[in-house]
Amino acid sequence: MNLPAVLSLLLVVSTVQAFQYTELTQFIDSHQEEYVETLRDWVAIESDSSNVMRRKDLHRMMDVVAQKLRLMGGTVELVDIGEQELPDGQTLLLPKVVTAQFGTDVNKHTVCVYGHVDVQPAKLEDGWATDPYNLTDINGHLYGRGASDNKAPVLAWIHAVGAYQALNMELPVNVKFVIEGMEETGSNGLDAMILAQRDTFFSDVDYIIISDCGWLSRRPALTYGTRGNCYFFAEVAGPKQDLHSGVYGGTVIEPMTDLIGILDTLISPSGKILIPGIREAVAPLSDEEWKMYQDIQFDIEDYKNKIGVSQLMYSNKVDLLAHRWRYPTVTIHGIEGAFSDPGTKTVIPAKVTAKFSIRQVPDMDPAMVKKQVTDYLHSVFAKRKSPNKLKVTMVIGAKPWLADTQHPLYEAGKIAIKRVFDMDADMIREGGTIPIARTFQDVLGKSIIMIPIGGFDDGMHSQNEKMSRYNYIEGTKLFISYLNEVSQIQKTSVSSLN
Ligand SMILES: C[C@H](N)C(=O)N[C@@H](Cc1c[nH]cn1)C(=O)O
Repeated sequence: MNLPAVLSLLLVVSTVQAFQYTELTQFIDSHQEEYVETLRDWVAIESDSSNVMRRKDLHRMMDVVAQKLRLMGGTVELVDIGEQELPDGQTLLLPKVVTAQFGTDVNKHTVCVYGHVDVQPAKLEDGWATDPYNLTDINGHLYGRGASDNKAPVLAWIHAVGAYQALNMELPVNVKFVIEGMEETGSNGLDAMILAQRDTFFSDVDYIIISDCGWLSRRPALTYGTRGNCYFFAEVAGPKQDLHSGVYGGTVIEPMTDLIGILDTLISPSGKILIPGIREAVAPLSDEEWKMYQDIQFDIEDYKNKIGVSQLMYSNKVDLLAHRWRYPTVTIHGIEGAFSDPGTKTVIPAKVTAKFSIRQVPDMDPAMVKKQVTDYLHSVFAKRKSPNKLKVTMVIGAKPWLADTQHPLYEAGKIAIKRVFDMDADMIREGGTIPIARTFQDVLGKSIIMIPIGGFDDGMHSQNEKMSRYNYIEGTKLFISYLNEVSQIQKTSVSSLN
């Protein structure tokens, strides 16, 4: 073919694509009420993976996801990933993992979209303004547990594929889905499933896409790193049962006093982790990173207002971003066995279990963190010379993840964002954890991109979690556009990067 012929063919192709994009986005706009209704149905299922009483709902949630994908003509499987052992030794069936496939064209790239449909706990009495399981639209914000983390983003990907199908347009790439129901408790059973299916379901996957995080500000973003998480239980057990604090107080060495004492040695008031070895393992902040953080638009006053605090741990942008994304931190989440109901019960709890976690960054390693924390807490406890018993267990050990931002996946993301939002993408990291991200990278050796559509103020894990209609609908358009951009990546140019 001569040059003019090639050019005119390119022109035809690009015109058709531009036309398709417009048709696709019009389709999305005209179906937005239907998308909100589906989100309402999904939010109504209390798929809390941390509450064993809700396991039935979680199983139902996975069935609903599978059925949705089946009705779209996908090749769908509900993969049995076995059982979970509870702290009391009992076992419980894990929710099945949904896998689905759309398209098998060997000449196209194959992307695998990972997401989760389990949620964090939520109760109206926690301080929600609306029922957490009844999606409520207030001024274009869709409030409900799991709306942003991660039900709407999963649905947005499904709607993106559905739009191509409804308009009888060929998908520009083959699309696979892996949707799980245990992300919020550390993705139990998923590592083994990925390993088992490495040479089957995952064998033709070129790239992994994850949309389980949020923007930093009002600007759309691409995420290139997540922190890991080591989650611990520290149990202190003393008397054989709870005791009257007036009758026995002053004579008994109280488990709660021991527990608070050792918890207080984990981190200083200024945020310095006191466990020996943790800070030393952290990769130093490079000049390049410092510059990247310096260039990011981030309004500290806005951030303070959003979370309702008058003072932060650091007062400059680079320190704040670095401590949010790429330094470890300790959080004490709660104490099981402690009296926390309203009222004034006067009791000495017999056994208390603290729950705390350490967000991890490169070059920390969960196995090392487990040893450092366990040894340290036992040594601090020993100094108290208490007759009580301390037991430390690490229940989640998720590694951090970091991507190569020079990979063509990121260039494709920038182009798609520019097209949909007419803005340049923020290049950000995520302080939270996607436990399975490192497994995709290490076990499958595949490149990953994270494309968030959650808003900066969605309140994931918090009261009044929401997803804005704008992010849900424009996010769906972003995914449509992104699939098209990925199809333009030259297969040969990335084989060495994968
Ligand atoms: C970032 C993601 N949306 C998320 O919130 N992930 C959870 C995962 C987790 C960590 N430990 C246990 N589960 C999180 O970061 O808390």
